[in-house]
Amino acid sequence: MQPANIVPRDRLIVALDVPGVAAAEAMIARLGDSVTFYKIGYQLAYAGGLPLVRQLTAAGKKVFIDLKLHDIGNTVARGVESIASLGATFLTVHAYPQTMKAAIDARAGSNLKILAVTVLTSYDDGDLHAAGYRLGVSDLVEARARQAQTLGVDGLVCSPEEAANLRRIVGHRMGLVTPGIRPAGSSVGDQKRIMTPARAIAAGADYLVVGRPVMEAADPKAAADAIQAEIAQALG
Ligand SMILES: O=c1ccn([C@@H]2O[C@H](COP(=O)(O)O)[C@@H](O)[C@H]2O)c(=O)[nH]1
Repeated sequence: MQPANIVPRDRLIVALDVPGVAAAEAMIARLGDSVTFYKIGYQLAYAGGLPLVRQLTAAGKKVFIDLKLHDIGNTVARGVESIASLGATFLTVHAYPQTMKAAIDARAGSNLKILAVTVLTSYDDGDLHAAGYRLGVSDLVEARARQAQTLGVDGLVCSPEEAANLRRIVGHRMGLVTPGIRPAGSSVGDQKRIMTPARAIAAGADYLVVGRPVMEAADPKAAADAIQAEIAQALG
């Protein structure tokens, strides 16, 4: 991964969190040239949305498949082999060593980049403790980032709150992909570790993942354009 060479407009990844293919196609048409990079997650993938990967890449867009895989190594590897043939740029797995190793080995020979989800951006320290973890968010994110780097993972999914510290730890070869992006004045929803687009870029995030602030906007194209402008200004 070479984050330094990212085309500025590709830094915005819009999460196509919609109930089906027709809604996704309508949104893609509405967003037009404002968005070059889309994320397909649980909602759309489980509603028959994976064939959109080929459609989008044929139209010159990039795709991030956000399935956050986590299973026994063999099952992760076979899943990654199937996904690698679709032509997406990114695929997520949870940042567990067996899972990351299986995914990295299985994508060998393809252009698919593996991103490890450190700690979900809807979690805070209390949520981790309730789930049985001894470490708080920042320590667990850091430990998982170090493991991911050792295993040769291409990039990390983290909150922009962790971006500056992770950049110091992993350097510039690993991409930092940050959900938890909220333009000023937008609803936080269930996210707990958030930043504005400008602050996320200043903190060192490479890619900003935005769902509801675009998908639920009265004018999604205007919302995406405003985020693109904020990113461009933050990049100077
Ligand atoms: O830690 C994570 C990992 C993935 N996501 C995904 O990003 C989008 C964010 O959507 P918003 O509507 O902007 O909150 C969503 O698809 C999540 O599944 C995340 O939020 N946090």
